[in-house]
Amino acid sequence: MARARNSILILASGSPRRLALLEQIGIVPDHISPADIDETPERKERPSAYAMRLAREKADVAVNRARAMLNQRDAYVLAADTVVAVGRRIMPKAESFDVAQACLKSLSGRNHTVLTAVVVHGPRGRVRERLVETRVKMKRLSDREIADYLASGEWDGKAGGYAIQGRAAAFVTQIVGSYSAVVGLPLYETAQLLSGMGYVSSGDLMSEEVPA
Ligand SMILES: Cc1cn([C@H]2C[C@H](O)[C@@H](COP(=O)(O)OP(=O)(O)OP(=O)(O)O)O2)c(=O)[nH]c1=O
Repeated sequence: MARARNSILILASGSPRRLALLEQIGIVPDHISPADIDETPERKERPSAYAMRLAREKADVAVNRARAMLNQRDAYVLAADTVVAVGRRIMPKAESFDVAQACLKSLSGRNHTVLTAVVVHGPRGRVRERLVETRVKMKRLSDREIADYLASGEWDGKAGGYAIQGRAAAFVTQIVGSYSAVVGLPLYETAQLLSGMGYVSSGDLMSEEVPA
């Protein structure tokens, strides 16, 4: 029987979390190709449209880069974007102490939504997308809790100024949706998208090769 060849996967992300999440399900990208795009929301842009637009733009940058390399024309390209929103209000990605502080004050004692958009480009120009919405409830945070969290530095570069995979887990009273999507990549949906497009990871091939 002809053996399937493993596919080439390009992860269009510089996020160590996304790489670690993929590895958790046995997918190791062949190349990392982060896309530096303008992340300014458009006027009145809805959080879901914003997350999807940014994921598409990141994927497009990596696809164009891959096309320039002849041997990677048939590669799979995976990009994602995670946005925290309170109602229709897009919370910024915390790049400074002040922004992180403002985010935490806004999220304290309320429900918010985490939207993660995933875009996969496959061979022959095929594109598939998913938007995963997760509801997260945070307890009311005291000034002391906010100050201690800010001192930890874990907010740096995180949408909404917190990371559920770290100390902020102690603030989350409820989550409805996908935990991995909050961290940055919805694993169930990503696995479905990739396998539905015919992606075969080298890990799958290795398990096939185990002698009977
Ligand atoms: C809400 C939340 C976000 N995040 C992270 C996931 C994303 O890395 C980041 C949101 O920023 P993104 O713009 O989605 O991603 P990024 O800039 O880190 O990486 P790239 O664009 O290269 O793929 O916030 C957590 O790690 N934990 C959380 O609980």
